[in-house]
Amino acid sequence: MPPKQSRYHQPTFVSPYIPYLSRWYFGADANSHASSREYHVVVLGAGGVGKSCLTAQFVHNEWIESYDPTIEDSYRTQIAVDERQVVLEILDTAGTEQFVAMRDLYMKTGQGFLLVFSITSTSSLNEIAGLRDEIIRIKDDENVPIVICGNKADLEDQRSVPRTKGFAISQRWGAPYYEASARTRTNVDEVFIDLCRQMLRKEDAGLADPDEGDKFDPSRYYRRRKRRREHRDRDPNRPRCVIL
Ligand SMILES: Nc1nc2c(ncn2[C@@H]2O[C@H](COP(=O)(O)OP(=O)(O)OP(=O)(O)O)[C@@H](O)[C@H]2O)c(=O)[nH]1
Repeated sequence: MPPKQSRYHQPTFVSPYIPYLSRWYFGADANSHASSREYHVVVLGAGGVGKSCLTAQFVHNEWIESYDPTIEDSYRTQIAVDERQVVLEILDTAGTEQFVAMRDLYMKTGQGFLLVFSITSTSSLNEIAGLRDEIIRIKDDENVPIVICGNKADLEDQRSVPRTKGFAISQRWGAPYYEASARTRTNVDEVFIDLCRQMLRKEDAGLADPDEGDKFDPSRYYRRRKRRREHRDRDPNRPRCVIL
C-alpha cells in the first residue's frame, strides 16, 4: 500500500483578505458576497495555545507577541479555495475556563472547527479531545468538518507532544492534522483552507444542513421570541398574573 500523504505542509497560499469586524451574531448583509459560499468557523482550544495569533495571521497577516486572553473576537474574511469564493466568519473563542459559557452556542452555530493545541503542552492536546466529543454530541453529527492544529511548531526544543501522537489522533478521528506556527506563519493558510474544502465538500455532497449557520443565531432567536411574546400579549384570553 502506498504511504499516506503527509499533511505536514509548507505554506503555499496567501489569501486575499477582507477583514472587518464580524457580524457573527447579527447575520451577514444579505446582498454582500451573493455568489460566494459563507461558512462559520470556530477556533477552539486551551488558553494560550495561539488561537488568536493563528487567526490574526490568517486574517490580518500580523504577528502578536503579547498574550491577552480572549473573551471572544470575530472576523470576516473572503478567500479563494479551488477557484471558488468563500466568505468565512471566524470566531476566535476564549480558552480560559471563565469564558466558556457560550461554547454550546458556538458549537451549534459553527460549520467547521479548528481545534488548536500547543505542541509544547500535553494537557492542551487532552483538552481538544474533550472539545471534539462535545462538538459531536451537540451537533449530533460524526462528520463535522474539523482540522486538528498543533501550534507553536517553531518551539521544537520545547516539544512535549510527539508528532506521531498528533497523526495517531488524526487517524482515529478521521480529521487532518497540521503542525503550524503562528509566529513563522507556517501552515496558517493551510489549516483554514483545509477546513473550507471540507465544508465545501460536505455542502456539495448535500450533507450540510442548509440552515446550519443560522440555526442558533441569537439575534434571530431573540427576534422570534419577541414576535412570539407580542403574539401572546395580543391574545385577550391569555391568563394574566396580577400582583395585588
Ligand atoms: N513561539 C510561538 N508563540 C506563539 C505562537 N502562537 C502564539 N504564541 C504566543 O502564545 C501566547 C498566547 O497566544 P494567543 O494567540 O493569545 O493564545 P490563545 O489561544 O488565543 O489564548 P486565549 O485567548 O487565552 O484562549 C502569546 O504570547 C503568543 O505570542 C507560535 O506559533 N509560536
